[in-house]
Formats: sequence, structure tokens, C-alpha cells
Amino acid sequence: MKYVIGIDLGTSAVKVLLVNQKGEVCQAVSKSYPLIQAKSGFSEQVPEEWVKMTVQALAELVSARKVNPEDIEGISFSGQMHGLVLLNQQYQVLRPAILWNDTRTTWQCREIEEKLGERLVQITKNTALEGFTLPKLLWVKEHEPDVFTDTAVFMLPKDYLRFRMTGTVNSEYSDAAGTLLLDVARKQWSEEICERLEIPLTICPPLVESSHCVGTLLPEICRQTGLKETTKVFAGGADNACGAIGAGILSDGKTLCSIGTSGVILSYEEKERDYQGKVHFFNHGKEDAFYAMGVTLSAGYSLSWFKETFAKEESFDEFLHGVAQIPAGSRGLLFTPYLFGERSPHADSTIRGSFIGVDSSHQRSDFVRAVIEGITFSLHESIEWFRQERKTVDTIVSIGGGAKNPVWLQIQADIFNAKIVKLENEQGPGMGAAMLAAYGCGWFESLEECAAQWIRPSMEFAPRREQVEIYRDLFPIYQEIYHQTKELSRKLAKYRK
Ligand SMILES: Nc1ncnc2c1ncn2[C@@H]1O[C@H](COP(=O)(O)OP(=O)(O)O)[C@@H](O)[C@H]1O
Ligand SMILES: O=C(CO)[C@@H](O)[C@H](O)COP(=O)(O)O
Repeated sequence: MKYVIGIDLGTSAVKVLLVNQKGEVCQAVSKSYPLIQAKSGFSEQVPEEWVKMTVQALAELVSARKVNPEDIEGISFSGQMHGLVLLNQQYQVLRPAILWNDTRTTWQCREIEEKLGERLVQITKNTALEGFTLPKLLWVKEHEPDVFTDTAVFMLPKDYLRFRMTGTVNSEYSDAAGTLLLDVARKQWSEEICERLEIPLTICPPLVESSHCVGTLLPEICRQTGLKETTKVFAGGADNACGAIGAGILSDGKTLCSIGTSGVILSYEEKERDYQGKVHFFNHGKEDAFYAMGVTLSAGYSLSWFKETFAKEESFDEFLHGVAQIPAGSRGLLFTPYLFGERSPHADSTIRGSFIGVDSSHQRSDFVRAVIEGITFSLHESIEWFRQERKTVDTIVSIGGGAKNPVWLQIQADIFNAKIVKLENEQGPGMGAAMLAAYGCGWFESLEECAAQWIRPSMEFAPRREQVEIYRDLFPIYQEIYHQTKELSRKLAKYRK
């Protein structure tokens, strides 16, 4: 039997999957690393931690399974998007990576809008948001000019990890699309954007397709992990592109809900389409295809934050125990998940979360359910937007950590008023990366063929009429909270550390 490995460099952890030719996950290892939040709105990670934890995870994966490493034919990557890694001429990291959920760059976004005007959306298909890479580059240029001057190349998180494993410098279209420096339709770095914002084009890494073989593993990595130098390494894709591949979102009409640290509602797009920046529009990991998506910045993160703050010692399953017994609407308690600010539908770095309607009768389980419902309401804003654009959203594949709990999956069905499909393996991005490796190795003629053989639904959750109606009534109240708390959040900003 032959194998491939999919590596998903997430925000909370790196997850490595060993997948056989039948698409079965034979072994999975996960290693976490911390998020550094030195100030409110700042979010960084140390790239060396990604490398260290990935190497450890791979070594465990190889030794635990007693698989013959010669049989591992290919490896590919999925990674958290938009993060900025800066390297000097010697390819040394110049500062910690600034991540997708870092919102320090509001002024840089305004600068981009001022200098590029409508050309920004025409070229990149997206608007300037704090999380994207270009504003981060401008922030470094302004606040750490020496670092900027020393920069020989910038990289995205999984591209840096792959560079450390192979020694080759590349990016690929699906992740490059999230930088705000890519001409999305032409699939090339935009000279115009670089020129107008005085970013040297030379710091942009060479671009390849997601299934492109970039080389093989370095001897040092083979020594540390037990892998072989013959294993081919494929470029991989942005985690949402890989999540879409791993969930079979490879043709029109397919919708994905991914709840990781962030939350995403993603819809496949066969052709380039102009949404005027209302939702994100990026290149897919499937050649010459695209996807549109809305993003909730703190989806799974809101639940993790709540658990870490109030029940650190409990597992998620213990923490969520009892939530099914709480009625839809959490007895009048609503939560907005704006812990890092928000992206969709409110691009607002100042807004913060709130509990509304706290009553003396509320118990801990009401709060936990309200957090889950609030995250799901936020994702529902993106679903409603797609429906307004006349997209049919009646079946949604749900993946990510948030798809592990059946009660949450049922809440998704009831709030989205759509059928929710859970896959045998909810680790969409890692599976998508493994599929890119399998396709790259020539095991399949196309990603669609691979998806048809490898992706297996395991459970379905149908919307329940009574609950759908309760949530339909509550949704406008939830939506109102943003408008009612926007100004209060702005006034409170100066008290945050
Ligand atoms: N057993 C579980 N039940 C419900 N939610 C879970 C469970 N385990 C993890 N999660 C949620 O999934 C999130 C992590 O998802 P994951 O896809 O691993 O994230 P990332 O790719 O960002 O590292 C956590 O923040 C948490 O909210
Ligand atoms: O910023 C985005 C998408 O635009 C995020 O979806 C990141 O790509 C991080 O993903 P997770 O760690 O939550 O999977």
C-alpha cells in the first residue's frame, strides 16, 4: 500500500495525516503552539515553532504507524492564510509572523484604499482588510523600517514551513490570493499594486499551482522525521482552499462551513466573478477555479476562549455536556463573537463581543449554548448574503473542530435552515492537502476523481421546523446587536490593553 501525508498548519495546532490509496486516514498526529497576543488586536506566532512541531508530529506519525517510509510517495500542505513571514537574504526569519487575526493595520488599509482606489477590487477582487498580508507589510515598513529594508522575500505560513522542509522558495495561487498583492484573474503578482505602494516586486516569491511538485525533502528533515528523500513535495494550498478540496467543494452549487479558529462559509465559483469585495474572492486549489467566502474571525476561538477562561481543565466534550438540554435561543441569552473584531459582514476591527440578556436564572450551560449559537448566527450572516446573491444554499458540508460535536451540527442545521453533512473525516484542510499530494503523484486524473473515491459522508442533520422558526425570529435581534454595540465598543477601545 502507498501513502501520502497531508499537513495542515492551523492557528491552534499543526495536524498531520497519513492517508492510504483508499483515502483512509491511517494515522493522525496533532501538535499545538501558542498564539502571542502582546496587545489587544495583536496576534503573532513564532515560525520556528511551526517547524519544530511539524517535525515532531511527522516523526511520531512515521514511527507510530510502523509504515515503510519508502511507501510514502507524496506530501502536501494546507495553512492558515494571510500570515506575514519576513526573511532576509540568508533566509533567516526577521520577526515573529503577523497572523490573519491581527487587526493592528486599520490605518494601512485606509492608505491602500487611498492609493489604489477602485483598482484594488478590480485587480485583487477583494477590499483592504486588516487580516490580509499587504497591510501587514505596510505596517512593518512604517513601524519597523530596518526589518523592511532587510527583507529579501516574504512568505505565507505554510510556504515558509515547506521551504524549511525542502529548501525551495515558492508560493501558490490560492494563498497568494489572500495577500492583496495578486492579480487574481491573471494569476500573477500585481506590478501596479507593488509600484503604487512602493513594495519591491522582488520580495514576492515565485508562484506555482497547488499540485505542482516543488522538490523533495532535505536530508536533515529526513533524519529528524524518518521520512525519505524520495518523497515528493507538492505546493499545497490555503487552508480554506484545501478545506474545500477535502470536502469535495469542486463544482458549482456546493457550500462549505468550516469552523476552526476562524469560521468560514465558502461557495465554489467556476469563473471569475465580481462581488465588489462584499465577500472574499480567491483562487481555488483546483486549477483555474475560484471560491467566494464570508469569514467570522473568532468562531471556534470564541468557544476555546470561553472554555479556557472558565473551565480550563475540562475537555470540549465535558464542557459542551448539557448544551443539548438548553432550549434554542439559550433562554433569551445572545452572544456576539467579536473577540478580535469582525470581517463578514462587518469589516470592523474595533467591535468587541457581548452577552445580551443575562438573567439571574442563567446557568453555565446557557452561556455555552449562547456562545455556540452566536458563532453560528455570525456564519449565518454570510449564508444569507449568498442567498441574496441568488445562490442556492440547501446542503452544507461542515468541517473543522466545530464539526466534532453533534449538538453543534444540529444547531447549524437549525440556524442555517439547510441540511448539514458531516464527513467521515472532519479534518477537511489536512485531507485536502493529502488529496493534492495524491493527485500530484498521479494516483488520480483529477481532484474530482479523487474526491469521488475518498470523500465519504458519515452523518446528516436536517433542520427541525420548530427550532428553525425560533432562530428565524432571533436572528434579526442578533443582527441588531452589532449596530447597538458598535459605538460602545469604540468608546471602550482605549481601555483595552
Ligand atoms: N470536541 C469538540 N467539540 C466542539 N468543538 C470543538 C471540539 N474540539 C475542538 N473544537 C473547536 O474547534 C476549534 C479548533 O478547530 P481546528 O479546525 O482544529 O482549528 P485550526 O485549524 O484553526 O487550528 C476550537 O477552537 C474549538 O472551538
Ligand atoms: O483568515 C482566514 C481566511 O481568510 C482564516 O480562515 C485563516 O485562514 C485561519 O484559519 P483557521 O486556523 O481558522 O483554520
